Amino acid sequence: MLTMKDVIREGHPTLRQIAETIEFPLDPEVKSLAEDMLQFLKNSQDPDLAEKYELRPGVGIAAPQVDVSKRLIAVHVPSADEEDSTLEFSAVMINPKIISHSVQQTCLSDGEGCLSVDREVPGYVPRHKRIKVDYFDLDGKKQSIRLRDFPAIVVQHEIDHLNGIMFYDRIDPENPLALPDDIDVLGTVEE
Ligand SMILES: CC(C)(C)[C@H](NC(=O)Nc1cc(F)cc(F)c1)C(=O)N(CC(=O)NO)CC1CCCC1
Ligand SMILES: [Zn+2]
Repeated sequence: MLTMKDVIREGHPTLRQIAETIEFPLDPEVKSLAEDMLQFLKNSQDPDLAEKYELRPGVGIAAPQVDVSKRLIAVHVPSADEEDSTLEFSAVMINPKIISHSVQQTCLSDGEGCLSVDREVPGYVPRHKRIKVDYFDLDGKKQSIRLRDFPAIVVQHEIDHLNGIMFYDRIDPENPLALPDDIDVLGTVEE
């Protein structure tokens, strides 16, 4: 199983590489890595397993973060409100591509962090509020979905990792807490 020791940290060159497109038919190793990445996120959101294995509660992870420079991400976003325990969004995405996006931007009011960054980096990270993403699933089937708000932020954060981009690259160095006009600030998402 994947744990935090498998996650490379900022400074590791792989985090700044452009990840390779994945070819089909899928190499079995890639398929099992994808499944391990999704399981890592599920484990990290289970209080007992997270404590036992010292996992940070992850909602997304990209293959480069486990030192595999391939265009593969996993996302597992719980529903924002406590009541319904239904999942908001969970997927493994192969060769994900943002096909179109809203002009409107959004950001998290608390800024962002990263499984590969062991420090706080204050500042707003402006991202598209709505995106249309094309990708291939583990069966090699082409998928096309629309996302908005937090799930959209997570997918954009992960796709950035495939292009060697870290969340803090998107913070305005002059004024980290400057808000671009007509940006929709999302409140803190309940853990
Ligand atoms: C960096 C870390 C704090 C671990 C962050 N976790 C997170 O947002 N947890 C969370 C949030 C919820 F709303 C509900 C819940 F159950 C758990 C995360 O996984 N990432 C993913 C990452 O580092 N990918 O490379 C950072 C987020 C910042 C914005 C989007 C993803
Ligand atoms: Zn990250």
